[in-house]
Amino acid sequence: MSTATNYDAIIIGWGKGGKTLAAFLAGRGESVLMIEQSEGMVGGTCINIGCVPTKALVESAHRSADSSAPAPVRYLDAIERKNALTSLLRGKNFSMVDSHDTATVLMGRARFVGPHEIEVSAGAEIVRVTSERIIINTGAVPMIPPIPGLDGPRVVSSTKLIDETDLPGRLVVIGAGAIGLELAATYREFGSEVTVVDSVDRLLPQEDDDVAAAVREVLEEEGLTFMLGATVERVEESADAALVRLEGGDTLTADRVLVAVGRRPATDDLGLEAAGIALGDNGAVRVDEHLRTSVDGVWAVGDVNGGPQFTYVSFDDHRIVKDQLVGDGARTTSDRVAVPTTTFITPPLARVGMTEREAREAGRDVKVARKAIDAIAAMPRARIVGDTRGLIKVVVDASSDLVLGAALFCVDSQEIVNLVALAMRAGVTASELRDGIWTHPSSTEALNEVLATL
Ligand SMILES: Cc1cc2nc3c(=O)[nH]c(=O)nc-3n(C[C@H](O)[C@H](O)[C@H](O)COP(=O)(O)OP(=O)(O)OC[C@H]3O[C@@H](n4cnc5c(N)ncnc54)[C@H](O)[C@@H]3O)c2cc1C
Ligand SMILES: NC(=O)c1ccc[n+]([C@@H]2O[C@H](COP(=O)([O-])OP(=O)(O)OC[C@H]3O[C@@H](n4cnc5c(N)ncnc54)[C@H](O)[C@@H]3O)[C@@H](O)[C@H]2O)c1
Repeated sequence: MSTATNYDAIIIGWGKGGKTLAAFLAGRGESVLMIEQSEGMVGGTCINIGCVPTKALVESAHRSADSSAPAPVRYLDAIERKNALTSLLRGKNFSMVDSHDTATVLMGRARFVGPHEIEVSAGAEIVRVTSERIIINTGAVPMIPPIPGLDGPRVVSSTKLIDETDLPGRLVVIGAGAIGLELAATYREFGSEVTVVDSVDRLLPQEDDDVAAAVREVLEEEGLTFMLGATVERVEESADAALVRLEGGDTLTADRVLVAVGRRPATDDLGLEAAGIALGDNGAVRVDEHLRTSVDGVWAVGDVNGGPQFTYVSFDDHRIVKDQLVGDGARTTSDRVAVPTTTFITPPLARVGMTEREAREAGRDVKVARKAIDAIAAMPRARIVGDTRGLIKVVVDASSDLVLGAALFCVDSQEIVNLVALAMRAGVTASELRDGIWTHPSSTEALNEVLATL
Protein backbone atom coordinates (compact mmCIF):
# COMPACT_ATOMS: atom_id res chain seq x y z
CA MET A 1 0.00 0.00 0.00
CA SER A 2 1.32 3.45 -0.93
CA THR A 3 1.95 6.13 1.71
CA ALA A 4 -0.93 8.41 2.59
CA THR A 5 -1.41 11.62 0.61
CA ASN A 6 -2.08 14.68 2.74
CA TYR A 7 -4.67 17.36 1.87
CA ASP A 8 -5.57 20.72 3.39
CA ALA A 9 -9.13 19.41 3.77
CA ILE A 10 -10.99 16.15 3.16
CA ILE A 11 -14.75 15.96 2.65
CA ILE A 12 -16.42 12.55 3.03
CA GLY A 13 -19.68 12.46 1.04
CA TRP A 14 -20.92 14.81 -1.68
CA GLY A 15 -23.75 16.35 0.35
CA LYS A 16 -24.94 19.93 0.26
CA GLY A 17 -22.80 21.28 3.07
CA GLY A 18 -19.69 19.34 2.04
CA LYS A 19 -19.74 20.18 -1.63
CA THR A 20 -20.24 23.87 -0.87
CA LEU A 21 -17.26 23.83 1.49
CA ALA A 22 -15.17 21.85 -1.00
CA ALA A 23 -15.77 24.38 -3.77
CA PHE A 24 -15.13 27.30 -1.41
CA LEU A 25 -11.84 25.96 -0.03
CA ALA A 26 -10.57 24.82 -3.43
CA GLY A 27 -11.51 28.25 -4.78
CA ARG A 28 -9.03 29.69 -2.25
CA GLY A 29 -6.31 27.47 -3.63
CA GLU A 30 -6.40 24.87 -0.84
CA SER A 31 -5.87 21.21 -1.71
CA VAL A 32 -9.24 19.56 -1.14
CA LEU A 33 -10.17 15.89 -1.49
CA MET A 34 -13.84 15.05 -2.10
CA ILE A 35 -14.66 11.37 -1.51
CA GLU A 36 -17.97 10.00 -2.83
CA GLN A 37 -18.94 6.34 -2.74
CA SER A 38 -21.20 6.27 -5.80
CA GLU A 39 -21.02 7.79 -9.31
CA GLY A 40 -24.80 8.06 -9.25
CA MET A 41 -24.73 10.13 -6.07
CA VAL A 42 -22.37 12.90 -7.22
CA GLY A 43 -24.10 15.99 -5.82
CA GLY A 44 -25.69 14.03 -2.97
CA THR A 45 -29.19 12.98 -1.94
CA CYS A 46 -31.04 16.18 -2.78
CA ILE A 47 -30.35 16.32 -6.49
CA ASN A 48 -30.22 12.58 -7.18
CA ILE A 49 -32.80 10.78 -5.03
CA GLY A 50 -34.35 13.44 -2.77
CA CYS A 51 -35.79 16.93 -3.13
CA VAL A 52 -35.23 17.61 -6.81
CA PRO A 53 -36.40 14.35 -8.43
CA THR A 54 -39.44 14.08 -6.16
CA LYS A 55 -40.51 17.65 -6.86
CA ALA A 56 -39.90 17.11 -10.58
CA LEU A 57 -42.37 14.23 -10.37
CA VAL A 58 -44.89 16.41 -8.49
CA GLU A 59 -44.63 19.00 -11.27
CA SER A 60 -44.86 16.41 -14.06
CA ALA A 61 -47.94 14.88 -12.47
CA HIS A 62 -49.65 18.31 -12.53
CA ARG A 63 -48.54 19.14 -16.05
CA SER A 64 -49.73 15.86 -17.48
CA ALA A 65 -53.00 15.70 -15.56
CA ASP A 66 -55.04 16.90 -18.57
CA SER A 67 -53.16 14.78 -21.09
CA SER A 68 -55.08 12.14 -23.00
CA ALA A 69 -52.07 9.80 -22.88
CA PRO A 70 -52.57 6.65 -20.78
CA ALA A 71 -51.35 6.88 -17.17
CA PRO A 72 -48.35 4.54 -17.63
CA VAL A 73 -47.14 6.64 -20.55
CA ARG A 74 -47.51 9.93 -18.64
CA TYR A 75 -45.64 8.34 -15.77
CA LEU A 76 -42.81 7.01 -17.93
CA ASP A 77 -42.42 10.45 -19.54
CA ALA A 78 -42.17 11.95 -16.05
CA ILE A 79 -39.50 9.46 -15.00
CA GLU A 80 -37.50 10.23 -18.14
CA ARG A 81 -37.80 13.98 -17.54
CA LYS A 82 -36.72 13.47 -13.93
CA ASN A 83 -33.73 11.36 -15.01
CA ALA A 84 -32.65 13.99 -17.54
CA LEU A 85 -32.82 16.66 -14.85
CA THR A 86 -30.85 14.70 -12.24
CA SER A 87 -28.24 13.77 -14.82
CA LEU A 88 -27.83 17.44 -15.80
CA LEU A 89 -27.47 18.46 -12.16
CA ARG A 90 -24.98 15.66 -11.45
CA GLY A 91 -22.78 17.03 -14.21
CA LYS A 92 -23.02 20.56 -12.85
CA ASN A 93 -22.29 19.36 -9.32
CA PHE A 94 -19.26 17.41 -10.50
CA SER A 95 -17.71 20.41 -12.19
CA MET A 96 -18.59 22.69 -9.29
CA VAL A 97 -15.88 20.84 -7.34
CA ASP A 98 -13.73 19.23 -10.01
CA SER A 99 -13.21 22.42 -12.04
CA HIS A 100 -10.90 23.76 -9.33
CA ASP A 101 -7.21 22.97 -9.97
CA THR A 102 -6.59 22.16 -6.32
CA ALA A 103 -9.62 19.87 -5.91
CA THR A 104 -9.35 16.09 -6.26
CA VAL A 105 -12.38 13.83 -6.60
CA LEU A 106 -11.98 10.25 -5.41
CA MET A 107 -14.83 7.82 -6.09
CA GLY A 108 -14.86 5.20 -3.35
CA ARG A 109 -16.08 4.38 0.11
CA ALA A 110 -14.31 6.11 2.96
CA ARG A 111 -13.64 4.87 6.47
CA PHE A 112 -11.52 6.30 9.24
CA VAL A 113 -8.47 4.31 10.29
CA GLY A 114 -7.26 7.00 12.70
CA PRO A 115 -8.41 10.42 13.91
CA HIS A 116 -7.04 12.14 10.80
CA GLU A 117 -6.42 9.23 8.49
CA ILE A 118 -8.91 7.72 6.07
CA GLU A 119 -8.87 4.63 3.91
CA VAL A 120 -10.85 4.75 0.66
CA SER A 121 -11.86 1.55 -1.11
CA ALA A 122 -12.19 2.31 -4.79
CA GLY A 123 -12.81 -1.02 -6.48
CA ALA A 124 -9.81 -3.26 -5.81
CA GLU A 125 -7.67 -0.25 -4.96
CA ILE A 126 -7.26 1.05 -1.42
CA VAL A 127 -6.04 4.60 -0.99
CA ARG A 128 -4.90 6.20 2.28
CA VAL A 129 -5.29 9.92 2.79
CA THR A 130 -4.74 12.29 5.70
CA SER A 131 -5.77 15.80 6.66
CA GLU A 132 -5.85 18.00 9.74
CA ARG A 133 -9.35 19.11 8.65
CA ILE A 134 -11.97 16.49 7.84
CA ILE A 135 -15.68 17.10 7.21
CA ILE A 136 -18.07 14.17 7.48
CA ASN A 137 -21.08 14.69 5.18
CA THR A 138 -22.39 11.19 4.56
CA GLY A 139 -26.12 11.95 4.86
CA ALA A 140 -28.76 9.47 5.97
CA VAL A 141 -30.24 6.15 4.83
CA PRO A 142 -33.81 4.83 5.05
CA MET A 143 -34.81 3.25 8.36
CA ILE A 144 -36.14 -0.27 8.00
CA PRO A 145 -38.56 -1.16 10.80
CA PRO A 146 -38.45 -4.71 12.16
CA ILE A 147 -41.45 -5.91 10.16
CA PRO A 148 -41.11 -9.40 8.63
CA GLY A 149 -41.21 -9.44 4.85
CA LEU A 150 -39.71 -6.00 4.14
CA ASP A 151 -36.94 -7.70 2.17
CA GLY A 152 -39.53 -8.83 -0.40
CA PRO A 153 -39.17 -7.93 -4.10
CA ARG A 154 -42.12 -5.53 -4.14
CA VAL A 155 -41.02 -3.55 -1.08
CA VAL A 156 -39.12 -0.41 -2.00
CA SER A 157 -37.52 2.71 -0.55
CA SER A 158 -38.23 6.14 -2.03
CA THR A 159 -35.01 5.82 -4.04
CA LYS A 160 -36.18 2.64 -5.70
CA LEU A 161 -39.78 3.78 -6.20
CA ILE A 162 -38.86 6.89 -8.15
CA ASP A 163 -36.63 4.80 -10.36
CA GLU A 164 -39.41 2.40 -11.38
CA THR A 165 -40.44 2.81 -14.99
CA ASP A 166 -43.78 0.98 -14.54
CA LEU A 167 -46.48 2.87 -12.70
CA PRO A 168 -47.66 0.66 -9.82
CA GLY A 169 -51.40 0.06 -10.07
CA ARG A 170 -51.70 -0.32 -6.29
CA LEU A 171 -49.25 1.37 -3.96
CA VAL A 172 -49.18 0.95 -0.19
CA VAL A 173 -47.13 3.55 1.65
CA ILE A 174 -45.92 2.77 5.17
CA GLY A 175 -45.30 6.10 6.91
CA ALA A 176 -47.32 9.32 6.54
CA GLY A 177 -44.35 11.64 6.98
CA ALA A 178 -42.83 14.01 4.45
CA ILE A 179 -41.65 11.34 2.00
CA GLY A 180 -44.76 9.18 2.41
CA LEU A 181 -47.24 12.01 1.84
CA GLU A 182 -45.40 13.61 -1.06
CA LEU A 183 -44.97 10.36 -2.96
CA ALA A 184 -48.44 9.05 -2.08
CA ALA A 185 -50.03 12.21 -3.48
CA THR A 186 -47.81 12.17 -6.58
CA TYR A 187 -48.44 8.52 -7.46
CA ARG A 188 -52.16 9.05 -6.85
CA GLU A 189 -52.09 11.93 -9.31
CA PHE A 190 -50.40 9.69 -11.88
CA GLY A 191 -53.25 7.21 -11.38
CA SER A 192 -52.11 4.66 -8.78
CA GLU A 193 -54.53 3.48 -6.09
CA VAL A 194 -52.75 4.57 -2.92
CA THR A 195 -53.22 3.59 0.72
CA VAL A 196 -51.11 5.25 3.40
CA VAL A 197 -50.59 3.37 6.66
CA ASP A 198 -49.16 5.04 9.76
CA SER A 199 -48.76 3.76 13.30
CA VAL A 200 -49.77 7.14 14.74
CA ASP A 201 -53.53 7.62 14.88
CA ARG A 202 -53.66 11.09 13.37
CA LEU A 203 -52.23 12.69 10.30
CA LEU A 204 -49.50 15.30 10.87
CA PRO A 205 -49.60 14.98 14.66
CA GLN A 206 -47.21 17.91 15.11
CA GLU A 207 -49.65 20.30 13.39
CA ASP A 208 -52.73 22.01 14.83
CA ASP A 209 -55.89 19.92 14.49
CA ASP A 210 -57.55 22.32 12.04
CA VAL A 211 -54.51 22.34 9.74
CA ALA A 212 -54.08 18.56 9.86
CA ALA A 213 -57.81 18.09 9.18
CA ALA A 214 -57.69 20.45 6.19
CA VAL A 215 -54.74 18.52 4.73
CA ARG A 216 -56.43 15.20 5.28
CA GLU A 217 -59.63 16.40 3.64
CA VAL A 218 -57.79 17.57 0.52
CA LEU A 219 -55.74 14.38 0.22
CA GLU A 220 -58.81 12.19 0.69
CA GLU A 221 -60.66 14.18 -1.95
CA GLU A 222 -57.76 13.38 -4.26
CA GLY A 223 -58.44 9.71 -3.58
CA LEU A 224 -55.83 8.79 -0.98
CA THR A 225 -56.92 6.26 1.62
CA PHE A 226 -55.47 6.58 5.12
CA MET A 227 -55.17 3.80 7.67
CA LEU A 228 -53.92 5.61 10.77
CA GLY A 229 -53.11 4.06 14.12
CA ALA A 230 -52.48 0.85 12.19
CA THR A 231 -49.73 -1.67 12.80
CA VAL A 232 -48.19 -3.54 9.90
CA GLU A 233 -47.59 -7.08 11.16
CA ARG A 234 -45.82 -8.45 8.12
CA VAL A 235 -45.62 -8.27 4.34
CA GLU A 236 -46.05 -11.46 2.33
CA GLU A 237 -45.65 -12.27 -1.34
CA SER A 238 -48.46 -13.81 -3.36
CA ALA A 239 -47.98 -14.89 -6.98
CA ASP A 240 -48.54 -11.39 -8.34
CA ALA A 241 -48.70 -8.95 -5.44
CA ALA A 242 -47.44 -8.06 -1.99
CA LEU A 243 -49.90 -8.61 0.85
CA VAL A 244 -49.60 -6.11 3.67
CA ARG A 245 -51.07 -7.74 6.77
CA LEU A 246 -52.28 -5.35 9.44
CA GLU A 247 -52.90 -6.05 13.10
CA GLY A 248 -56.63 -6.71 13.48
CA GLY A 249 -56.92 -8.80 10.32
CA ASP A 250 -57.00 -6.29 7.43
CA THR A 251 -54.87 -7.07 4.38
CA LEU A 252 -53.82 -4.57 1.71
CA THR A 253 -52.82 -5.86 -1.71
CA ALA A 254 -50.08 -3.94 -3.46
CA ASP A 255 -47.88 -3.93 -6.54
CA ARG A 256 -45.36 -1.87 -4.61
CA VAL A 257 -44.95 -1.18 -0.89
CA LEU A 258 -43.06 2.02 -0.10
CA VAL A 259 -41.39 2.08 3.31
CA ALA A 260 -40.95 5.71 4.42
CA VAL A 261 -40.68 5.66 8.21
CA GLY A 262 -37.74 8.02 8.57
CA ARG A 263 -34.06 8.16 7.68
CA ARG A 264 -31.13 7.50 10.03
CA PRO A 265 -27.67 9.07 9.93
CA ALA A 266 -25.30 7.18 7.60
CA THR A 267 -22.54 6.15 10.00
CA ASP A 268 -22.30 2.41 9.29
CA ASP A 269 -18.76 1.19 8.57
CA LEU A 270 -17.33 4.69 8.77
CA GLY A 271 -14.67 3.54 11.25
CA LEU A 272 -15.68 6.22 13.73
CA GLU A 273 -14.51 4.12 16.68
CA ALA A 274 -11.03 3.88 15.13
CA ALA A 275 -10.94 7.66 15.01
CA GLY A 276 -12.40 8.13 18.49
CA ILE A 277 -15.36 10.05 17.02
CA ALA A 278 -18.31 9.71 19.38
CA LEU A 279 -21.85 8.88 18.33
CA GLY A 280 -24.95 10.30 20.03
CA ASP A 281 -27.88 8.21 21.29
CA ASN A 282 -29.66 8.52 17.96
CA GLY A 283 -26.76 7.00 15.99
CA ALA A 284 -25.73 10.39 14.66
CA VAL A 285 -22.19 11.75 14.86
CA ARG A 286 -22.19 13.74 18.10
CA VAL A 287 -21.48 17.42 17.48
CA ASP A 288 -21.54 20.61 19.51
CA GLU A 289 -23.21 23.80 18.34
CA HIS A 290 -20.16 24.55 16.16
CA LEU A 291 -20.63 21.11 14.54
CA ARG A 292 -17.31 19.95 16.02
CA THR A 293 -17.11 16.22 16.68
CA SER A 294 -15.30 14.77 19.69
CA VAL A 295 -12.06 14.85 17.64
CA ASP A 296 -10.33 18.20 17.03
CA GLY A 297 -10.36 19.20 13.38
CA VAL A 298 -13.22 16.87 12.43
CA TRP A 299 -16.70 18.28 11.80
CA ALA A 300 -19.99 16.65 10.77
CA VAL A 301 -22.48 18.51 8.55
CA GLY A 302 -25.93 17.61 7.21
CA ASP A 303 -28.16 14.66 8.10
CA VAL A 304 -25.28 12.66 9.58
CA ASN A 305 -25.05 14.99 12.58
CA GLY A 306 -28.65 14.27 13.65
CA GLY A 307 -29.98 17.77 12.94
CA PRO A 308 -33.14 18.51 10.96
CA GLN A 309 -33.01 16.63 7.66
CA PHE A 310 -33.28 19.39 5.10
CA THR A 311 -30.95 20.46 2.31
CA TYR A 312 -30.99 24.06 3.49
CA VAL A 313 -29.95 23.00 7.01
CA SER A 314 -26.97 21.12 5.56
CA PHE A 315 -26.21 24.30 3.61
CA ASP A 316 -26.39 26.35 6.80
CA ASP A 317 -24.15 23.78 8.49
CA HIS A 318 -21.47 24.62 5.91
CA ARG A 319 -21.61 28.28 6.98
CA ILE A 320 -20.94 27.30 10.58
CA VAL A 321 -17.86 25.25 9.66
CA LYS A 322 -16.68 27.86 7.16
CA ASP A 323 -16.86 30.49 9.87
CA GLN A 324 -14.41 28.44 11.94
CA LEU A 325 -12.07 27.84 8.99
CA VAL A 326 -11.90 31.40 7.67
CA GLY A 327 -13.99 33.61 9.95
CA ASP A 328 -14.28 34.41 13.66
CA GLY A 329 -15.92 31.08 14.49
CA ALA A 330 -18.86 32.73 16.23
CA ARG A 331 -21.62 31.23 14.13
CA THR A 332 -23.49 28.29 15.74
CA THR A 333 -26.60 26.19 15.27
CA SER A 334 -28.35 28.29 17.91
CA ASP A 335 -28.23 31.29 15.56
CA ARG A 336 -31.01 29.60 13.58
CA VAL A 337 -34.38 31.22 14.11
CA ALA A 338 -37.64 30.52 12.33
CA VAL A 339 -36.45 27.73 10.03
CA PRO A 340 -39.32 27.10 7.59
CA THR A 341 -40.40 23.79 6.07
CA THR A 342 -42.60 22.81 3.16
CA THR A 343 -44.19 19.46 2.45
CA PHE A 344 -44.80 19.36 -1.29
CA ILE A 345 -48.29 17.94 -1.42
CA THR A 346 -50.81 19.89 -3.51
CA PRO A 347 -51.34 22.57 -2.44
CA PRO A 348 -48.08 22.61 -0.50
CA LEU A 349 -48.12 22.78 3.30
CA ALA A 350 -45.56 25.30 4.53
CA ARG A 351 -44.83 25.89 8.19
CA VAL A 352 -42.68 28.12 10.29
CA GLY A 353 -42.36 28.76 14.02
CA MET A 354 -44.90 27.68 16.62
CA THR A 355 -48.26 26.10 16.03
CA GLU A 356 -51.19 27.60 17.91
CA ARG A 357 -51.10 24.64 20.29
CA GLU A 358 -47.39 25.09 21.00
CA ALA A 359 -47.81 28.83 21.57
CA ARG A 360 -50.68 28.29 24.03
CA GLU A 361 -48.82 25.49 25.82
CA ALA A 362 -45.86 27.86 26.15
CA GLY A 363 -48.19 30.27 27.98
CA ARG A 364 -48.15 32.93 25.27
CA ASP A 365 -51.02 35.38 24.96
CA VAL A 366 -52.05 34.43 21.45
CA LYS A 367 -54.11 35.97 18.65
CA VAL A 368 -54.86 33.80 15.65
CA ALA A 369 -55.57 35.03 12.12
CA ARG A 370 -57.09 32.29 10.01
CA LYS A 371 -58.88 32.20 6.69
CA ALA A 372 -59.82 29.54 4.18
CA ILE A 373 -58.20 30.27 0.80
CA ASP A 374 -61.51 30.32 -1.09
CA ALA A 375 -62.72 33.04 1.29
CA ILE A 376 -59.76 35.35 0.64
CA ALA A 377 -60.93 37.94 -1.88
CA ALA A 378 -57.49 39.54 -2.08
CA MET A 379 -55.81 36.39 -3.38
CA PRO A 380 -56.99 36.02 -6.97
CA ARG A 381 -53.75 34.16 -7.68
CA ALA A 382 -55.34 31.01 -6.22
CA ARG A 383 -58.23 31.32 -8.70
CA ILE A 384 -55.86 32.03 -11.57
CA VAL A 385 -53.88 28.89 -10.75
CA GLY A 386 -57.16 27.03 -10.29
CA ASP A 387 -56.57 25.80 -6.76
CA THR A 388 -58.49 27.56 -3.99
CA ARG A 389 -58.11 24.76 -1.47
CA GLY A 390 -56.49 25.11 1.92
CA LEU A 391 -56.08 27.79 4.55
CA ILE A 392 -53.69 30.31 6.00
CA LYS A 393 -53.21 30.54 9.73
CA VAL A 394 -50.91 32.98 11.47
CA VAL A 395 -50.21 32.84 15.20
CA VAL A 396 -49.39 36.23 16.71
CA ASP A 397 -48.23 37.31 20.15
CA ALA A 398 -51.06 39.56 21.40
CA SER A 399 -48.83 41.84 23.45
CA SER A 400 -45.90 42.38 21.06
CA ASP A 401 -47.75 41.86 17.74
CA LEU A 402 -44.84 39.66 16.65
CA VAL A 403 -45.52 36.61 14.51
CA LEU A 404 -44.95 33.40 16.47
CA GLY A 405 -45.66 31.01 13.65
CA ALA A 406 -47.67 30.28 10.54
CA ALA A 407 -49.23 27.40 8.66
CA LEU A 408 -49.73 28.11 4.98
CA PHE A 409 -51.62 25.40 3.15
CA CYS A 410 -52.11 26.99 -0.24
CA VAL A 411 -50.67 27.57 -3.69
CA ASP A 412 -47.19 29.16 -3.59
CA SER A 413 -46.88 28.56 0.14
CA GLN A 414 -43.31 27.30 -0.36
CA GLU A 415 -42.47 30.89 -1.35
CA ILE A 416 -44.67 32.91 1.06
CA VAL A 417 -43.29 31.01 4.04
CA ASN A 418 -39.81 32.38 3.40
CA LEU A 419 -41.16 35.92 3.68
CA VAL A 420 -42.96 35.12 6.93
CA ALA A 421 -39.79 33.47 8.28
CA LEU A 422 -37.76 36.56 7.41
CA ALA A 423 -40.35 38.76 9.11
CA MET A 424 -40.06 36.61 12.24
CA ARG A 425 -36.26 36.85 12.22
CA ALA A 426 -36.27 40.58 11.58
CA GLY A 427 -38.95 41.37 14.18
CA VAL A 428 -41.42 42.66 11.58
CA THR A 429 -44.84 42.81 13.24
CA ALA A 430 -48.07 41.23 12.08
CA SER A 431 -49.48 44.73 11.48
CA GLU A 432 -46.53 45.58 9.23
CA LEU A 433 -47.06 42.38 7.26
CA ARG A 434 -50.77 43.20 7.03
CA ASP A 435 -49.95 46.66 5.70
CA GLY A 436 -47.20 45.51 3.36
CA ILE A 437 -47.34 46.46 -0.31
CA TRP A 438 -47.16 43.20 -2.24
CA THR A 439 -47.26 42.52 -5.96
CA HIS A 440 -50.58 41.64 -7.57
CA PRO A 441 -51.83 39.11 -8.38
CA SER A 442 -49.61 37.16 -6.01
CA SER A 443 -50.18 34.79 -3.13
CA THR A 444 -48.29 37.00 -0.67
CA GLU A 445 -51.06 39.59 -0.78
CA ALA A 446 -53.28 37.12 1.08
CA LEU A 447 -51.43 38.38 4.16
CA ASN A 448 -53.14 41.79 3.76
CA GLU A 449 -56.52 40.19 4.25
CA VAL A 450 -55.76 37.31 6.59
CA LEU A 451 -53.92 39.51 9.10
CA ALA A 452 -56.66 42.13 8.90
CA THR A 453 -58.92 39.65 10.70
CA LEU A 454 -56.94 40.20 13.92
C1 LIG B 1 -37.24 11.38 -1.11
C2 LIG B 1 -36.66 12.56 -0.37
C3 LIG B 1 -37.18 13.82 -0.57
C4 LIG B 1 -36.64 14.92 0.10
N1 LIG B 1 -37.18 16.16 -0.13
C5 LIG B 1 -36.62 17.23 0.45
C6 LIG B 1 -37.08 18.54 0.15
O1 LIG B 1 -37.99 18.74 -0.66
N2 LIG B 1 -36.47 19.59 0.74
C7 LIG B 1 -35.43 19.42 1.62
O2 LIG B 1 -34.89 20.42 2.11
N3 LIG B 1 -35.00 18.18 1.95
C8 LIG B 1 -35.55 17.10 1.38
N4 LIG B 1 -35.08 15.86 1.67
C9 LIG B 1 -33.98 15.73 2.65
C10 LIG B 1 -32.65 16.15 2.00
O3 LIG B 1 -32.50 15.48 0.77
C11 LIG B 1 -31.49 15.83 2.93
O4 LIG B 1 -31.72 16.42 4.18
C12 LIG B 1 -30.20 16.36 2.35
O5 LIG B 1 -30.00 15.99 1.01
C13 LIG B 1 -29.04 15.86 3.21
O6 LIG B 1 -27.84 16.32 2.66
P1 LIG B 1 -26.48 16.00 3.35
O7 LIG B 1 -25.63 17.19 3.15
O8 LIG B 1 -26.65 15.53 4.73
O9 LIG B 1 -25.84 14.77 2.54
P2 LIG B 1 -26.35 13.92 1.32
O10 LIG B 1 -26.80 14.80 0.21
O11 LIG B 1 -27.24 12.87 1.81
O12 LIG B 1 -24.98 13.29 0.78
C14 LIG B 1 -24.29 12.30 1.44
C15 LIG B 1 -23.36 11.64 0.43
O13 LIG B 1 -22.39 10.86 1.12
C16 LIG B 1 -22.14 9.69 0.35
N5 LIG B 1 -21.56 8.73 1.29
C17 LIG B 1 -22.17 8.13 2.35
N6 LIG B 1 -21.30 7.36 3.02
C18 LIG B 1 -20.09 7.47 2.39
C19 LIG B 1 -18.80 6.93 2.61
N7 LIG B 1 -18.54 6.13 3.63
N8 LIG B 1 -17.80 7.25 1.74
C20 LIG B 1 -18.03 8.08 0.69
N9 LIG B 1 -19.25 8.63 0.44
C21 LIG B 1 -20.25 8.34 1.28
C22 LIG B 1 -23.51 9.33 -0.20
O14 LIG B 1 -23.40 8.50 -1.34
C23 LIG B 1 -24.08 10.71 -0.53
O15 LIG B 1 -23.81 11.10 -1.84
C24 LIG B 1 -35.57 14.74 1.01
C25 LIG B 1 -35.03 13.47 1.20
C26 LIG B 1 -35.56 12.39 0.51
C27 LIG B 1 -34.95 11.03 0.72
N1 LIG C 1 -40.32 18.59 1.59
C1 LIG C 1 -39.34 18.31 2.42
O1 LIG C 1 -38.71 19.19 3.00
C2 LIG C 1 -39.00 16.86 2.66
C3 LIG C 1 -39.53 15.87 1.86
C4 LIG C 1 -39.18 14.55 2.11
C5 LIG C 1 -38.31 14.25 3.14
N2 LIG C 1 -37.81 15.25 3.91
C6 LIG C 1 -36.90 14.96 5.05
O2 LIG C 1 -36.64 13.56 5.10
C7 LIG C 1 -36.97 13.08 6.40
C8 LIG C 1 -37.38 11.63 6.33
O3 LIG C 1 -38.69 11.54 5.77
P1 LIG C 1 -39.67 10.36 6.14
O4 LIG C 1 -40.98 10.65 5.54
O5 LIG C 1 -38.98 9.07 5.88
O6 LIG C 1 -39.74 10.45 7.73
P2 LIG C 1 -40.72 11.24 8.71
O7 LIG C 1 -40.06 11.23 10.01
O8 LIG C 1 -41.09 12.56 8.11
O9 LIG C 1 -42.06 10.38 8.76
C9 LIG C 1 -42.04 9.04 9.17
C10 LIG C 1 -43.47 8.57 9.39
O10 LIG C 1 -43.44 7.16 9.56
C11 LIG C 1 -44.31 6.80 10.62
N3 LIG C 1 -43.86 5.51 11.13
C12 LIG C 1 -42.74 5.23 11.83
N4 LIG C 1 -42.65 3.90 12.06
C13 LIG C 1 -43.73 3.33 11.48
C14 LIG C 1 -44.19 1.99 11.35
N5 LIG C 1 -43.50 0.95 11.85
N6 LIG C 1 -45.37 1.76 10.71
C15 LIG C 1 -46.06 2.79 10.19
N7 LIG C 1 -45.67 4.09 10.27
C16 LIG C 1 -44.52 4.34 10.89
C17 LIG C 1 -44.20 7.96 11.59
O11 LIG C 1 -45.32 8.01 12.45
C18 LIG C 1 -44.13 9.15 10.64
O12 LIG C 1 -45.41 9.62 10.31
C19 LIG C 1 -38.05 14.02 6.89
O13 LIG C 1 -38.14 14.03 8.28
C20 LIG C 1 -37.61 15.35 6.33
O14 LIG C 1 -36.69 15.95 7.23
C21 LIG C 1 -38.13 16.56 3.69
